[in-house]
Amino acid sequence: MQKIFIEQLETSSLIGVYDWERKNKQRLLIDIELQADLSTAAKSDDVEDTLNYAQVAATVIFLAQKAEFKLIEALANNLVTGILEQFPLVSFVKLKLSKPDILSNAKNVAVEFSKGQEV
Ligand SMILES: Nc1nc2c(c(=O)[nH]1)N=C([C@H](O)[C@@H](O)CO)CN2
Repeated sequence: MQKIFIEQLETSSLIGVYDWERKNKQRLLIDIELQADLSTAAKSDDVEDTLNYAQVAATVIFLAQKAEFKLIEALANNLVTGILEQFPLVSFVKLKLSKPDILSNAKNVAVEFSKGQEV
């Protein structure tokens, strides 16, 4: 089993508990670890045989931008579920969702969710 990483993927979403957060989308940064069998692609050198990380990134951006959750927990769970549903080659996904601009006295806040069968 091998891994693909997507780090500090930037997107935005309508996210937050408070009324003032329900007006404008906020910036989010997402780190994703994907476990998949990449051995066929390693031999064939063909993108059709692998997990295309550009497609995963586009899917995550699309899902985040159309979502309207209050909690980052709910959005993170939605994203890991969406990845597993749309990319059957992925056997395990770990995703860290950061909301970096929300606390003036902290560099970042984040949650980490994972789903699937880790090898
Ligand atoms: N565990 C969490 N705590 C909080 C969240 C959250 O999503 N998960 N969100 C908020 C507010 O929306 C925050 O972004 C502004 O204070 C508060 N706590």
